Amino acid sequence: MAIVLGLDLSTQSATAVVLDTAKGTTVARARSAFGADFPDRGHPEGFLRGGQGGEVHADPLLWLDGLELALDRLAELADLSGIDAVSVSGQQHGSVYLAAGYEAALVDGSRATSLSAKISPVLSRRSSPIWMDSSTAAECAEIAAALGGDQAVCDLTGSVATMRFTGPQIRRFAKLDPAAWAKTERVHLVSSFFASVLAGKDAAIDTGDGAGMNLMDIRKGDWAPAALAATAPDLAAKLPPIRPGSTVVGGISAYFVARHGFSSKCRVVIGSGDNPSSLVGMGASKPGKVVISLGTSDTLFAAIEGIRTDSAGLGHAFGNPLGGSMSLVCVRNGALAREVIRRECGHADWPAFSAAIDASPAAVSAVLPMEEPEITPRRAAGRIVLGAPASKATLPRAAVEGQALSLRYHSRWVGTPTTQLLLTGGASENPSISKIFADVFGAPVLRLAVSDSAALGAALRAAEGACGVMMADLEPVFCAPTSGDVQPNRTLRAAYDKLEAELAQTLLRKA
Ligand SMILES: Nc1ncnc2c1ncn2[C@@H]1O[C@H](COP(=O)(O)OP(=O)(O)O)[C@@H](O)[C@H]1O
Ligand SMILES: O=C(CO)[C@@H](O)[C@H](O)COP(=O)(O)O
Repeated sequence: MAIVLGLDLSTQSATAVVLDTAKGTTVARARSAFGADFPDRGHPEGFLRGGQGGEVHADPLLWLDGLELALDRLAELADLSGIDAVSVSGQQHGSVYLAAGYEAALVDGSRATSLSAKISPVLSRRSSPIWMDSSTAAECAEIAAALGGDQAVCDLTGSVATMRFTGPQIRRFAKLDPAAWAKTERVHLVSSFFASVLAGKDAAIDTGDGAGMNLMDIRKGDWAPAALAATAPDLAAKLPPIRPGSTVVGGISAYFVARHGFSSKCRVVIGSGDNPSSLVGMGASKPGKVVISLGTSDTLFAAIEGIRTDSAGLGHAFGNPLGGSMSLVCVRNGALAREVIRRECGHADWPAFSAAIDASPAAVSAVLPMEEPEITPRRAAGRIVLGAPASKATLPRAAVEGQALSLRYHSRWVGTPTTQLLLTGGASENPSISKIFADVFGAPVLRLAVSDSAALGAALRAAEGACGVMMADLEPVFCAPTSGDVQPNRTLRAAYDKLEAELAQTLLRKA
């Protein structure tokens, strides 16, 4: 039994959760927000707005500063010297580019310089493309052509060539700035970068996050040489290895011992993506449970038997950090679109937004609030209105119903019957929003007693990977649902079926 730390570096924040697996308790939780805690850095939502041609980048140095702040806050709440093991969850697809000298920067244990000051001189690319980036249509087409078409890429990597995935992003960088690409010695994902920073040496990429690159053979769980060759010159030498999610990198770096008070005996387990980590944190790593995460992105995911891919080319097969695979559907216009609607309708806070939802009739109108170019469905920005037009009064409900309907429609390929939904992410705290998801999916909605499922999943992986604690013993304790689920109103089923049919027709017409 052990004390373990899970860290989640997601789009908007860094979260740290400490668990005591012997007592079955959450010891402490701390968070830093890349926007609110660093107002002078110009990333109010954790990324840079205004990129040209669909570019959306973030600042890896801000992520490092965010990690330090979260750990500082954690150290005020808990004795970090008692932590036996740590692992990381990271927003998926984002990549960090490191030049010669990066290994010395990682191993540098001096507390006199911050992590960001150590890493800044060895960045071969100042900013990191993240999952919202849609600048790589040309590169996706080139990779697909080189590999024999969309279906061939999907069969090989679990997804068609996808604009936010790391392979197309790497190809664009190598084309636009070949000199900087030549200087790049290592490309890390957010999760493997932070595991490397924690361990003070290169960490492998796990099969969960590796699958989000269009570079991994989804069946072998290793790099696909043909995909690497189709992407960029010398790529194989610039990537860390791929390993199972339970792999131990080594001991924690001397920096964290000196600066944050960790024990030098603390072990680091390789990282994974935030959705695969959430799968673990929600206790859904065996097939049968469907999870919806309402974070910056809205995602639906489930562990699956074998490999299943989406013939429409929108959904993905990823590795499951505990072995096997998972399916995933990702909607870009999640939390930030709900915030746009909230502002537009003049609601100062979430309780006011929720009151508007509760005062509006259900299943009358649905709006897909595509404020930014959308990933699923793949469309330019512009709202899709279904059923009766929504007024300012009814728009909050219509927008959330539209988001839920879109996830329902676009996840039909997954084939896992939705007899129960597990809800996580920032908006899952909102009972009015949970109720809409229960009604639209016609299934009871459960939340877990411990929130922050991605950080929780990282902590559980650390316990299993480095401390030999069995996941079967951890899940009943840490992944237990809160008492009381949200029951659906099943009389609404026909009305939602009609709205979903209209959505299918609308998308066909616009295709
Ligand atoms: N009560 C609430 N109702 C609806 N949305 C909420 C509520 N509380 C927080 N949020 C949303 O949660 C979002 C952050 O969710 P989170 O899962 O932490 O994001 P990420 O992991 O992508 O950084 C915020 O942008 C905010 O819109
Ligand atoms: O692109 C995807 C999944 O494929 C996103 O889900 C990112 O992983 C970002 O996650 P959040 O910050 O919204 O949790």
